[in-house]
Amino acid sequence: MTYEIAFLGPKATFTDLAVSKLFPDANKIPMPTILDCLDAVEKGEVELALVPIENALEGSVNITIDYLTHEAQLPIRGEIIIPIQQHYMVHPNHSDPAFKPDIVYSHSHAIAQCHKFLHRELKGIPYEYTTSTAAAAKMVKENPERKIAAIANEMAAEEYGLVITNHNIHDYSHNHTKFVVVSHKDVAYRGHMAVEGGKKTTLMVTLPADYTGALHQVLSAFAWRKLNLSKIESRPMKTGLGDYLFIIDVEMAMDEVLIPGTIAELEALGCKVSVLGSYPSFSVKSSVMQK
Ligand SMILES: O=C(O)C(=O)C[C@]1(C(=O)O)C=C[C@@H](O)C=C1
Repeated sequence: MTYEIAFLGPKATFTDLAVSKLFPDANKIPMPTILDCLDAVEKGEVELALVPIENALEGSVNITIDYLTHEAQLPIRGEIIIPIQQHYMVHPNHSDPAFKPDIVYSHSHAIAQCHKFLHRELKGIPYEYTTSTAAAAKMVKENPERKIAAIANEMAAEEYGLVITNHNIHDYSHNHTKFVVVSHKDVAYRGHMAVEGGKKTTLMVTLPADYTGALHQVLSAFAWRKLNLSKIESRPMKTGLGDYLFIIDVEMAMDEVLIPGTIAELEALGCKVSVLGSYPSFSVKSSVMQK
């Protein structure tokens, strides 16, 4: 059975690469924005979406986190972490090493991952954000007369016929992005090219009115049960300055004792708790990314 998966398009974004490693047989549906991907699942137009949620250099993708915590109950069914290699590319008409563009285009996260390169090599040249890295590459392809460049991945350079003049321009070598799979249905992972590294459960916790030691009490409910946390993120509740909710990743699958016990203890403290998902965590090595 084939299923449809929404991803941030056009063809050859990093999200497209992540989808092809986890769902090689899926029918991929490119969307213009991350919100369109999530809406498509929410409205039942596609079964699944795969969207970025965190980058090792730039931090959280807030648009994804805010949607999953404020807009819709869309369960997280899996995560995949892939290495991210950013390259600087131009139209073949401009491949002369002396070429200086008027504008560099890319996704805001990609630009943020390459600030040192832009400051060192292209000082003073403005950059503009596109909806994705592949959208930037496509724009360079479609405008050969304009003096512009893009930051994107190798697959985008191939797809849009561009020349990479500077490879691996991301500021730090350990650049990875985590993507989540969301769906209203259970997801079966078959024939993928990623390695499963264990299970996770993500909880959203809202503290009761601010009082001394509230967060300490929340964390102790996990600590004395020896539940390992791999991430704690705070996001504004959007109800007033200083009101925050916490998104907590526990390094184990939902069970019948420990996580339900933690939730009951937190609720007894006056917290509101929801489970955003309990799911497998996958990763892909650099060597597998080239395939
Ligand atoms: O623009 C892309 O290629 C995307 O898939 C989006 C995105 C992101 O939102 O972080 C994904 C991975 C990289 O970190 C850069 C951009």
